[in-house]
Amino acid sequence: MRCQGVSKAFYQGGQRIVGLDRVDLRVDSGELLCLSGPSGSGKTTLLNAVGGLDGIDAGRIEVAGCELTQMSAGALADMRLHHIGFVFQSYNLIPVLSARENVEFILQLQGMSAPERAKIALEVLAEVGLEAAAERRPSQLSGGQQQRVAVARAIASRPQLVLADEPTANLDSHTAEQLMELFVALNRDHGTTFIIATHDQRVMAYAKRQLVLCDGQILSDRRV
Ligand SMILES: Nc1ncnc2c1ncn2[C@@H]1O[C@H](COP(=O)(O)OP(=O)(O)OP(=O)(O)O)[C@@H](O)[C@H]1O
Repeated sequence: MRCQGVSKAFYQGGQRIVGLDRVDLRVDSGELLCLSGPSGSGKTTLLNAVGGLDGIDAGRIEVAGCELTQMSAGALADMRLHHIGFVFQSYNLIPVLSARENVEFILQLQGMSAPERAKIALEVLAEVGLEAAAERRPSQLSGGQQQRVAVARAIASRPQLVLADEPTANLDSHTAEQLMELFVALNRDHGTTFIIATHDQRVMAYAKRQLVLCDGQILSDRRV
């Protein structure tokens, strides 16, 4: 993933708010890095731009060899579906679907046959330690289990890149550590790249590279 001169501003009530200010960033395949910085420093804006969820005003973003700003809406949606996994603070699971169906949903969008997607969903749920809970709905799962379903959904199509926005914000310490251990294992075993926006010291302790943003700019970039 590569950002070159990426800028984005928001306008509210006639006021210009800096989201990102000429960000240059290169993240190699297989890295696990975290983005920290004060509230409003641009972490979510950067994740949304890299994930193709939001447009940018200036600069270039390249993901998996594709230049996002040059892509049509359809091609961008396709790229998100196949190459990028998203994990959010609030899990964003579909309440009326079971854990398995939540994971299958993404695979269905990819056009996979029903038996194949059921098989893959169960494999991925087993990988996150939730095989036994596959038929439960989100309301029947703990917060940590719901976040694991969200991770299973994010990795089901084996994306090269996973973007996680405050994934541990609603988790207790032990569950947060378990989630990070899962990220580390997926990073190690599949070479999946992780970019994790967080305020959480427990998360930062697992990152091999720590980036700090401030006012939409990269303040520091440290490998540990
Ligand atoms: N849709 C929007 N409309 C107006 N301003 C926005 C919008 N989204 C973000 N901003 C502003 O852009 C700046 C960067 O916001 P962003 O959400 O990326 O920060 P953040 O570092 O993720 O913050 P937090 O840690 O609180 O989640 C902030 O000043 C924010 O208020």
